[in-house]
Amino acid sequence: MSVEVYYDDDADLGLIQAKKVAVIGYGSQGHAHALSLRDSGVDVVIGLPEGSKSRPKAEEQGLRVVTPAEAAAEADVIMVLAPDTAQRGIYAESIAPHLAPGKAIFFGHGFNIRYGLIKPPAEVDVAMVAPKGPGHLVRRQYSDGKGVPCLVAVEQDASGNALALALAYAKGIGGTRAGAIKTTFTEETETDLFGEQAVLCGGASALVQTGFEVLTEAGYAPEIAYFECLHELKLIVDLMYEGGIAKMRYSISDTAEYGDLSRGSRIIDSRVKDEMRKILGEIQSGEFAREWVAEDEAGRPNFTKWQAEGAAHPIEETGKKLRGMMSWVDRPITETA
Ligand SMILES: NC(=O)C1=CN([C@@H]2O[C@H](COP(=O)(O)OP(=O)(O)OC[C@H]3O[C@@H](n4cnc5c(N)ncnc54)[C@H](OP(=O)(O)O)[C@@H]3O)[C@@H](O)[C@H]2O)C=CC1
Ligand SMILES: CC[C@](O)(C(C)=O)C(=O)O
Ligand SMILES: [Mg+2]
Ligand SMILES: [Mg+2]
Repeated sequence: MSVEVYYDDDADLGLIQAKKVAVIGYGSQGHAHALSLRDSGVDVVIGLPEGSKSRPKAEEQGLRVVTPAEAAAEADVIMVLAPDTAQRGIYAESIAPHLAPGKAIFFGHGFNIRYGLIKPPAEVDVAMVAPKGPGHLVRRQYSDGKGVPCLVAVEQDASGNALALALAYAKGIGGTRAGAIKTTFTEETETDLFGEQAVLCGGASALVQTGFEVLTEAGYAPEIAYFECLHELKLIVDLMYEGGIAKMRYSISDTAEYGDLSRGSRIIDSRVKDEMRKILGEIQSGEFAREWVAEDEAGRPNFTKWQAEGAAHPIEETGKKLRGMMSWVDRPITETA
């Protein structure tokens, strides 16, 4: 099935420059969208609760901050970039009362629409601009004149112009420099959750930690295990990013390539593929979403425990020491890029 990919020339920035945009939340995605939209000539207001620890960060960047309800009331386009689990409550309390014909509600990920947690009224546009990358890099790439690809989707087209508005928004954050693919809320949500669980975050973290454990438990130096299993992964993935797996294989030794070709499928074997299919099934059926919402409502007991276990993994201590010796690597996460 072919997809439609939109680039800068396909999007009219003037459409979003003519609107007032409220960005609700000023975290990873929120700061990136708000700062890049502003730099693209868009009128932006930030919605954050009184006492939010993000307020000083946004204000230091010269952005005007009001409450989520005030931002929703004054804006034409309301982009919801608070955590997925908080969005339902923010919507009910602060956004829904201020929706009116001619307004649009935008999302950076389809979770709450796909799983029916938010149901906007028929008279507003409902659209998505979902960058395919972490917010801090969305901002860094925009500032460097580059862009992170985006997925755009329209759930409700009350104005008849929702796709053009979403593309204009994507252009304002640099997305159409790299390409904005038109999709649906369902496809974005399910592929995004699958990617982060099975490959990008869950799969990659477990692969790196397990490789580090096997080497150190066999008596090898943690520093060598760190360079081998984590640091060099970035350099290997950089080549994949630039030219696919083929370019990575072109650059590595024949010995490495033979090991890759003959051993890789013993690591990621049919059992792993079956488990990936199971994970996809849990996403498609809504089982994962129900579990995550319940975990959040219970105060995140497992999330907190697993987060602490991850932070205490020996690879973190080893990495901290080694990265401290490489000034070009130890780059702080910043909301001011
Ligand atoms: N992280 C990423 O790179 C990506 C995220 N997305 C999607 O973007 C959305 C935002 O995620 P992400 O950027 O990670 O979120 P973060 O957790 O980084 O940011 C949370 C922000 O929301 C604020 N916030 C928390 N509660 C409320 C509230 N009740 N009202 C208003 N603001 C609130 C926080 O303020 P405080 O500082 O006070 O806590 C903070 O500014 C999600 O839908 C996510 O799936 C999509 C692509 C990638
Ligand atoms: C890979 C994780 C992500 O989907 C992202 C940065 O794209 C997220 O939800 O943070
Ligand atoms: Mg993602
Ligand atoms: Mg995601």
